[in-house]
Amino acid sequence: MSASVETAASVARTAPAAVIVAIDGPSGTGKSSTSKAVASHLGLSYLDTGAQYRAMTWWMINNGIDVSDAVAVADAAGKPVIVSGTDPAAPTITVDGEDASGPIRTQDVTAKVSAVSAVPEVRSVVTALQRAVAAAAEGGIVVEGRDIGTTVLPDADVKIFLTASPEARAARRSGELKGQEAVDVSVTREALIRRDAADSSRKTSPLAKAADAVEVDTTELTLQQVVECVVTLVEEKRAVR
Ligand SMILES: Nc1ncnc2c1ncn2[C@@H]1O[C@H](COP(=O)(O)OP(=O)(O)OP(=O)(O)O)[C@@H](O)[C@H]1O
Ligand SMILES: Nc1ccn([C@@H]2O[C@H](COP(=O)(O)O)[C@@H](O)[C@H]2O)c(=O)n1
Repeated sequence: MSASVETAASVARTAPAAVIVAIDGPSGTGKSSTSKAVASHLGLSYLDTGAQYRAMTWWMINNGIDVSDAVAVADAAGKPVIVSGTDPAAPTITVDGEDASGPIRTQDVTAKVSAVSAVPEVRSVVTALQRAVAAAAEGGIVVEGRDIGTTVLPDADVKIFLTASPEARAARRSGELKGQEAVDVSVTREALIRRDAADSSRKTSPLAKAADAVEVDTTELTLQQVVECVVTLVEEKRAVR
C-alpha cells in the first residue's frame, strides 16, 4: 500500500463522519445560541434559517411589497438573492449583495416575518436554499429553525426540539433588549406567544416537533447545560455510525 493510500485510510478511520443536526423550537428557546456553540465545539457549519426568512421579509419591506398580500409576496419570492455564511463564529447574511445582519433584527421585521414565512412560494424558495447549503457542508452542519426536522432535512442524523416556558423566554429576550427597545417582559411574552401561534398554525410546514426528535426543555437549564446535552447526543450518534 502506498504512503498516500495509507494516509487516506487513516484519515477515514479517525475523521468523524459528516453529521447533520436539526434544531427546531419556538422563539427564544435558545436555538441560535445552542446551535452556534454546538457547531463550534464539533467543528460543524451552522445555518440560521430564521435569518433567511427575516432577510426575505426585509427585502419585501424595502421593495414596497404589502406583506399582508400573500399573492404579492408569492409573486416576489424568487427575486431577492439571499446568501448565508455558515461559520458558527461569524455567521453572515446578505441580500442582493448587501449585509442584512443588522436590519433583519428590527422589531418591524420581527412583527412581519410570520406573514411572509407562511406563504408557500416563500417556503419553497427558502427550503431549496437551505437544502443546498446543507448539501454543500461537507464536514456536517447544524441547521436551526422551525421545520428542519419535519420538512427541510427529514433524514437529519440528530433532531432536537428545544422548548422553554414563555416566562423564561420573555425574560431572556427582555434582558437582551435592555437599553435598545421595549423591555417590558409581559409585552415581550405576548409577542413571543403571538409569533409562535402564527408559526404553528400556518398550513405549509408549520413549527412542529418531528416524531423522532429529542425534546429538551431548557427552562431550568443554563445555556452551557443545553449545549453539553446536544453535544452528547451528537457524539452518541456518531459513535454508532
Ligand atoms: N438555557 C439558557 N438559559 C438562559 N439564557 C439563554 C439560554 N439559552 C439561550 N439563552 C438566551 O436567550 C436569548 C434567546 O436565545 P436565542 O436567540 O438563542 O433563541 P432562539 O430560539 O434562537 O430565538 P429566535 O427563534 O427568536 O431566534 C439569548 O439572549 C440567549 O443568550
Ligand atoms: N425554519 C424556519 C425558521 C424560521 N421561520 C420563520 O422565521 C421567523 C424568524 O425566525 P427567528 O428564528 O429568527 O426568530 C419565525 O418566526 C418564522 O416565522 C420559519 O418559518 N421556518
